Amino acid sequence: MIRVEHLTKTYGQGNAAAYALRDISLEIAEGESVAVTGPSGCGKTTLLHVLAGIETLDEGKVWIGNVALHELKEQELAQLRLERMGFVFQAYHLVPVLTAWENVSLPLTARGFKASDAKKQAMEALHRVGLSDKARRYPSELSGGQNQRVAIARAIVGRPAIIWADEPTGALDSESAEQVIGLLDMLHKHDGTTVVTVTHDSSIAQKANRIIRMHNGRVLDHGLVVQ
Ligand SMILES: Nc1ncnc2c1ncn2[C@@H]1O[C@H](COP(=O)(O)OP(=O)(O)OP(=O)(O)O)[C@@H](O)[C@H]1O
Repeated sequence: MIRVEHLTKTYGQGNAAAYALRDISLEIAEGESVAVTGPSGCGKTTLLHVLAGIETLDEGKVWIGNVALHELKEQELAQLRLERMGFVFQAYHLVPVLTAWENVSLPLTARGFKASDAKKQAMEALHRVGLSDKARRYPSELSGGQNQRVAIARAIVGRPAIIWADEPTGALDSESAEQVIGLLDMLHKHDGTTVVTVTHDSSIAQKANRIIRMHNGRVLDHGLVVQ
């Protein structure tokens, strides 16, 4: 369960301070798939970053399960991200000098897994996204859609409880976007992973259990739960 109470976030200080998030309260159930939508600049990415502990909040409280995110130090946040969360961004963020296999292994080696175990699990994750045969390719040798599937493999290799996806299909053609949407949907339906996706893409939003609509730093609509 993700629980947010009266979350506020501003950028800048004094007269230059601008609200990115204003008094947001919401809940996301374990295993739920939620899409966050709204016009450009309304605070979607900021919300995702604060909930994932990438950015700090100014006021309010955020719990991930029974962990109070707002009380954690940077080091503890980093550990929480590594062990319980996976990330998929529009720009993939793969390491260019590492192969697909090595990129996917990274979250596990960072957690201290033996290299051989990390590589074995990375291979399984690549298999799940349909890229077993591309394991030794570098990002520059793969298409955008394939790179995004490598990024998804990296996000799921540590079996996270939550996947945060920020415009995961934003840079993809429609066929690759379909594959990525299908994979995120499978993680939610098959693995029971909580998936929170910031998106302008209505086909992603339609697949979610719930659509949270934002406007000007506020939640306009929490959406009806679709079973
Ligand atoms: N690092 C920053 N410094 C200052 N202002 C910022 C920063 N990041 C975001 N903002 C501002 O906060 C507000 C919310 O931005 P955010 O990126 O969360 O919106 P968004 O809904 O994700 O937009 P988009 O759909 O265009 O990605 C915007 O007004 C933006 O200009």
